[in-house]
Amino acid sequence: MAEKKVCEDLVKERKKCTFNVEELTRLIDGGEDKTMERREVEDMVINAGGLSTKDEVPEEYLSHKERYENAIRKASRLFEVFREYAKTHDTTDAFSPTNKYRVSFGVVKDISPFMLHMGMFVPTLMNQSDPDQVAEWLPKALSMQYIGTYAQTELGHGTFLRGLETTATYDPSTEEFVLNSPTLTSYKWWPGGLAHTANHCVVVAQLYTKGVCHGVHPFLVQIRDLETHMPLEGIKVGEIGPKLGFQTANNGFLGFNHYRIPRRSMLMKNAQVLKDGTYIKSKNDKLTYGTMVFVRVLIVTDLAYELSRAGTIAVRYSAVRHQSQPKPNEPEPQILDYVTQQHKLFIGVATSHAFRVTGNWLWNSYSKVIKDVSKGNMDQLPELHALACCLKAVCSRDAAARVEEFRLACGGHGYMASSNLPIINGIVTATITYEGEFTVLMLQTARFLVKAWKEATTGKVKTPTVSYLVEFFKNDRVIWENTPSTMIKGFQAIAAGKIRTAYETLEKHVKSGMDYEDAWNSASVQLVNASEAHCRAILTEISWKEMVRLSTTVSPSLAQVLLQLAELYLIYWTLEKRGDHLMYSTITRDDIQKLQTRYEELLALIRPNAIGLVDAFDVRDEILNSTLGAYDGRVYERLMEEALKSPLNAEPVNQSFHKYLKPLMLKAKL
Ligand SMILES: CCCCCCCC/C=C\CCC/C=C/C(=O)SCCNC(=O)CCNC(=O)[C@H](O)C(C)(C)COP(=O)(O)OP(=O)(O)OC[C@H]1O[C@@H](n2cnc3c(N)ncnc32)[C@H](O)[C@@H]1OP(=O)(O)O
Ligand SMILES: Cc1cc2nc3c(=O)[nH]c(=O)nc-3n(C[C@H](O)[C@H](O)[C@H](O)COP(=O)(O)OP(=O)(O)OC[C@H]3O[C@@H](n4cnc5c(N)ncnc54)[C@H](O)[C@@H]3O)c2cc1C
Repeated sequence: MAEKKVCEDLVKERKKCTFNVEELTRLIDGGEDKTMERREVEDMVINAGGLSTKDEVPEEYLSHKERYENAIRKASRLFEVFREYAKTHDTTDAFSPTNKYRVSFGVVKDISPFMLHMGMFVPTLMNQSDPDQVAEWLPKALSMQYIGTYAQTELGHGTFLRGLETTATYDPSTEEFVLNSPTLTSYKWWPGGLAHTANHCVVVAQLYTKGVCHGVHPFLVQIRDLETHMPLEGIKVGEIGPKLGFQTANNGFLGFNHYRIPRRSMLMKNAQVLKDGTYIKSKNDKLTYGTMVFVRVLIVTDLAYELSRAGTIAVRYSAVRHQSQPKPNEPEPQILDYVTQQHKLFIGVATSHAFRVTGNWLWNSYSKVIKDVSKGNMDQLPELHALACCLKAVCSRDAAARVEEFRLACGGHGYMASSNLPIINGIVTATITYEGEFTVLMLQTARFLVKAWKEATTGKVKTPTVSYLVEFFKNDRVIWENTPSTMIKGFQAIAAGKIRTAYETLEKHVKSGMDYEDAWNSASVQLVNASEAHCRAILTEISWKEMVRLSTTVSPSLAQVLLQLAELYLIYWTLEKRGDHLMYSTITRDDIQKLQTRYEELLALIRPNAIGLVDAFDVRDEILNSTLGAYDGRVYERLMEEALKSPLNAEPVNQSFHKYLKPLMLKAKL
């Protein structure tokens, strides 16, 4: 088939670009070799038989059941393709931030029913089992003999893990655990793939041995027969029903009726139960929460990727779309030329870069801390937990806001399923809740910050990410200059100031006679604000420093663009938080106006590179799945092509006319 022509607007835009798009793509991927590898994987998947979505009825027209079956068909075929690839390639990078496997969005548009298998089940087996268990289970999980999920949340409790009700009671006479769901609220509820996909799961349950409860622990549990896939006796399992998004994730419920599993089904890397029922405690009981920390860390770079998909759609569409006539007798401009449109779009693109570099930095910190933990050194665990909590929480909330802004920037067409923005919206919005709900995680970081504040009052802090607190004691009002380093110091002063205020409020409540817990609750709005401010201090500092560092490794033309994006991100947030800066620095109205002017200059500087910047994300059309965002910009043709796929368009008159409309019309005549 002849290549379809690229829309003239995009041809012109691509000529304007001042930097080498391929150079930026390689930087985003982490090097030329990584880009080549990713493209190789994408080619392999896109060209594999049985995976193309091109000629299919769009899945939005399928029934709930058909949609699931279609997702399973594709996810299984995709797994086969990856299995083949793994025979000749190292695929351990699947458990680290990489864009290499995101081609799966080109196969299963929404969330794959296998997501929890690779995202949480396998990592939990790898990191929480003892060496014998790893040797026995991991090959089966990696080969999909065991298809698994992570079953922690219950109908009654998701946040409060110590409140989970599922019990695992050790019976030394048979050397088994008895799993039980004593109440309706103890039913597992939410795990992805649990409903009809998984035959195994990691179940988090309250461990009882010798009549003593030792808190929540993970167990590997078979729930379905490996031959027939029938639920095993004592297991009640099913699907929880339609949701805002995640339509193909196959989220399920699960209950146990005195269901027996062997003693060695408990994941025993950290804590153990001996044959006689003796309990051996973990060095740190929070190690059981390790998989959640791992996923929270990964979510930051995942959000950067989702922003790059949504940004590609909205920016390309904005270059193709023409609307209004500000100057009489002149053609309608591209909507991308409206400065308000640039304001909506470019911060989203800049945020994708800020999250990617911060997410990579967080991943490196995580890897280092986990290495230390494996040697028995837990010192950095609280700081890592505090960082992962606030970054996951703030980045997910920001990303959801940015995706919504991208959708709004596409006007009415952004509301179409075929734009793919609604599905991306559903995927990103879910991250605010899962893997630890926003407020709950912010309050976890606040616990750490309150301790750090107390420490800082003695003139020293042990952890580098809060060292700015000590500076605040020397000078609690930053002397303002409109420079990046002052802006970063400004964010640190805001964080320190808000931590101090929240801490003082907490203390005031305690001194007034409140229990600490009640005082905490009373101060919690301020505590969440303090966590957010701390997170903004981290995001602005790390993203700026990382982008500056990266700019020294590339050509001058690309370096200039990276620095513009980094500065845009800093100024955007300085302006957003101008009220806070006024409280904690000497910034003046004049400084703010100058920053506003600089922000608008940056929008103008970025404008010629808008298409180059999103092209550099290098999200293939097959992965973008969007009528509005394809590389060739054939927006209107695609919208019509997709509309014509509606089953309603298969016949000129729908039968409902004869059944309902005609009788209604006839009655009107009487
Ligand atoms: C954009 C696309 C996204 C793609 C994503 C890629 C990956 C995909 C993979 C999977 C998809 C995921 C699908 C969803 C899965 C799930 O949601 S699984 C379920 C997740 N559930 C949660 O996150 C529950 C949240 N709750 C908790 O974590 C805890 O209960 C708690 C809120 C932390 C409280 O715990 P607890 O009551 O036990 O503790 P506290 O008394 O509050 O605190 C005691 C001290 O312990 C410290 N602590 C707590 N947790 C940790 C930890 N993980 N590590 C280290 N330390 C921890 C806490 O700070 C306290 O310390 P202190 O006393 O010194 O203050
Ligand atoms: C799409 C999706 C996929 C999921 N996948 C899985 C999965 O695969 N496996 C799994 O085990 N779970 C999964 N979950 C469950 C998820 O982890 C929980 O929903 C999440 O941790 C929030 O817990 P919750 O639902 O109990 O919310 P709740 O804790 O009931 O939150 C409700 C409200 O109460 C507030 N709140 C609760 N506690 C406090 C507090 N201490 N202080 C202040 N405010 C508080 C919250 O801020 C929130 O506003 C999934 C959820 C979703 C949405």
